[in-house]
Amino acid sequence: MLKIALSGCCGRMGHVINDIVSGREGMEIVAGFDINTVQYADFPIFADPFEFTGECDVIIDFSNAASTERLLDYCEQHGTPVVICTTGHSAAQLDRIRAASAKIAVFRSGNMSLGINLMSELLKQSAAVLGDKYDVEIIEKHHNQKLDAPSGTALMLADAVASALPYDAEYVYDRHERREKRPAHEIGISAIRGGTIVGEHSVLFCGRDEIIEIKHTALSREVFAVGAVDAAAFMAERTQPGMYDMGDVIASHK
Ligand SMILES: NC(=O)C1=CN([C@@H]2O[C@H](COP(=O)(O)OP(=O)(O)OC[C@H]3O[C@@H](n4cnc5c(N)ncnc54)[C@H](OP(=O)(O)O)[C@@H]3O)[C@@H](O)[C@H]2O)C=CC1
Ligand SMILES: O=C(O)C1=N[C@H](C(=O)O)C[C@H](O)C1
Repeated sequence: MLKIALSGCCGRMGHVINDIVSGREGMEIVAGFDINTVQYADFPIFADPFEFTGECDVIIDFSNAASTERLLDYCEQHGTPVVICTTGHSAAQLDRIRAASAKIAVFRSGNMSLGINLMSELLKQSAAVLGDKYDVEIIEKHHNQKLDAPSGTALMLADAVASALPYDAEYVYDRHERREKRPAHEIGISAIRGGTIVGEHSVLFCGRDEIIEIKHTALSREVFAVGAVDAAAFMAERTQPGMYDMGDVIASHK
């Protein structure tokens, strides 16, 4: 039986992960971590990971960037692989995640859906062909409860484009105080927040008299939850420290 601990268990994604794990054989949630210790399921919920004295094979994290450091302290101390799905990390927090990967197996992805991970590959190919002639703009839309902007996915897609461009791209999040033509080396990233939008990401390659748009729409949170649970099953078997992402999980299914 795969024993999973769930960080952020009382949030939107926490509830969906609980539903997905409950419907699968061979795995169970043995503990939850959350600043809200509202007991809604049959596993115990702790405000701090270190209060949990039981055993788990892997931790799934959909919480808040502020909780990452403490969670990594726990994972390092117990040698527990971790699947970090939380977004909105600062540069220092990203450094902490990278440092942890020298000691334990760490998975991190701004988006757990199969579709976005395929889209990243399509973007690399597109940017390699179009990148030096077309302006790249990213538009992301999410619900009005989301804390971070731009989304982790938008940054991940920008990184995919940037990796295939023949120049060092500058990410631009806000143009409202600028009075100048758009420089060619930018990737514009715009965030829209409203209602209950689950998640929408469009990448536009804007050229002379034509636009190529590659777009992904998440219609439910299940697409993220299924990817996260698959990643947890994969990570529970990683015995070596290192950084892993959805590409590793997808490759393991081939
Ligand atoms: N990689 C991916 O595919 C996806 C990533 N995400 C990311 O996952 C994260 C969670 O999303 P979502 O479930 O919608 O958010 P929610 O706010 O609904 O859930 C987060 C939960 O964590 C709790 N929390 C907040 N701060 C802390 C803390 N310091 N320590 C422990 N728990 C804390 C929240 O409590 P409270 O409500 O009191 O703040 C809440 O219960 C976000 O960063 C989001 O961007 C979301 C979907 C997909
Ligand atoms: O907060 C969310 O809801 C989501 N967050 C992730 C992100 O920041 O990209 C993934 C998904 O788009 C939903």
